[in-house]
Amino acid sequence: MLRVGQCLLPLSRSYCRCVHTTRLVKEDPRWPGWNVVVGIEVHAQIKSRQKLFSHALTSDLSEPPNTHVVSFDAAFPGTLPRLNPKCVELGVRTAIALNCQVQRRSAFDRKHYFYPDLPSGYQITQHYAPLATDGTLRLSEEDAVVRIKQIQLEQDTGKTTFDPRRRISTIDLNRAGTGLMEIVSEPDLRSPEEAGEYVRALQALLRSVGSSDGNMEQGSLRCDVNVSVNRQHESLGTRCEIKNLNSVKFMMVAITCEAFRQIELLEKGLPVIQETRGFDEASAATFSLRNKEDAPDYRYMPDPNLPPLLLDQTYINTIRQSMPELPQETRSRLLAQGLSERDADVLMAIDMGREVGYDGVLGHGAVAYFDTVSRGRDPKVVVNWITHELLGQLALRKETFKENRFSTEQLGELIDLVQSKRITGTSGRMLLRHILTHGSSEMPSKLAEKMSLFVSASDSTSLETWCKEVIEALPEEAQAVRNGNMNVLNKLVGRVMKTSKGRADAKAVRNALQDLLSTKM
Ligand SMILES: Nc1ncnc2c1ncn2[C@@H]1O[C@H](COP(=O)(O)OP(=O)(O)OP(=O)(O)O)[C@@H](O)[C@H]1O
Ligand SMILES: [Mg+2]
Ligand SMILES: [Mg+2]
Repeated sequence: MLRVGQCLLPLSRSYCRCVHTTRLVKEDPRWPGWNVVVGIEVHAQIKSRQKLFSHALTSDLSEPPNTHVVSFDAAFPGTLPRLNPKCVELGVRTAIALNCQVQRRSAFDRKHYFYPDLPSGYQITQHYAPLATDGTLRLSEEDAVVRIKQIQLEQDTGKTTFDPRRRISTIDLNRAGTGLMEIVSEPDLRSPEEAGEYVRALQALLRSVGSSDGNMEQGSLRCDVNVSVNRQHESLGTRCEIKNLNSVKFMMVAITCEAFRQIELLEKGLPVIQETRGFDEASAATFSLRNKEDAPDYRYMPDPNLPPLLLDQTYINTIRQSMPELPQETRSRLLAQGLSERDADVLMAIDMGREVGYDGVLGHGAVAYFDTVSRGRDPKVVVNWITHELLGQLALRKETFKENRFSTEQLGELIDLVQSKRITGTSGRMLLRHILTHGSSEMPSKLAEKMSLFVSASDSTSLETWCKEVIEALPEEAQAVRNGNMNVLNKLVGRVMKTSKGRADAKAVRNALQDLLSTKM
């Protein structure tokens, strides 16, 4: 009996470990003979209106200092915490999205440290009994699965800024007490690039479930990366934790530098000492902040003011049923609809807010736009219009997708007009440019009528007339084409398009001109 019991538990956990460690990690030419191992602690600000334990409103960096603070956030004696249910709900949504076990019972602890921007002298966190455990996040590479150790709810601190001119530090408590989710991965990442991919995948996931903006530059997502190296076939090495990284790019550089530093030490026969390190962007090097000996004694203790957090199964099930489509599901769906990987990635990158200036708000992104327009239409045709024509024109106009005023109704009708050959593709593109330039809310069919863009039966007879006129008007060019100079043909096509005011189809014009010019040869 004992033997069965002993192996049952470890087996179920080591299965996951097998999934990961049996995956073939190619030798990295940057560090032959070595493995680089990374585990990441992500602190994601919870996107709730109010803070984790007080009714103060959360804020962004644009607010004047100390305007979003109530007495609890400033640790006035006698104030008590009251758990914000919205933060719990968003934590549970994140946990479900990461395939975690949501714990029916979790609890809050005090983690003590003494910083001026932490007025109570402790942070309320979930050290001993976190909200969720044992999840997974799959990276795009087939068999790369990162295990999630746990998700815990905790408070953010305030912000201290040193003013060197006045030689004083100022404290802003706007952020103090804002809800955070600490998402801790197992040490399953095997390169700086994988670490980058993990953080990006997590950002996309948090945004899709609406639990965090996940913006590293603005501080709503912060990563501590733990790096160790070991010789192949040896067990994991000693980790160093690098703090305060504020972009995915710098995080990857920091991991690379740290890996080289540790390998150099070990190759010299020196040990790697477990410590917390910082990263200097200018010199691209990590530096020691504190080692194990000066590690603070956090004196963890259960928070006596907060009872355990008990969640019933119905509550968890209700949230499970209301989960939105997750990024990996969206991608698979788009591919199944016949989109190329590139087109799916373009739409999703805009959704994830990777486009500059786009805030990544779910539902206003390119995927939702595509979904609406492609209802009842050929998805491949629709995505072509979005990625090539619409995004192309927006880029020329230096506008982001968020600023796009071309409505889904307008694009849908425009595509129908072109597909049914009532207007030519050239007219369609011209209409798209016209609508964007004038910010027009008029429907394309109305505009096509006003601009006489509808293809009429007589247009095919006109086509020949237009071509003949142009050949007569540009005899030298016509001769050049007859002599085989096909580059000049474009000039003739352009002229016919101009004469036809875009009603002619460019391909048809090209064919007609070639026919006319070759018969006269
Ligand atoms: N050998 C290793 N190499 C790289 N990463 C490791 C290694 N061992 C553990 N890690 C990673 O270190 C992180 C430890 O985070 P955790 O929150 O559990 O503890 P901590 O860093 O000691 O505490 P704190 O939250 O106070 O920083 C995890 O992400 C884990 O995957
Ligand atoms: Mg941690
Ligand atoms: Mg840590």
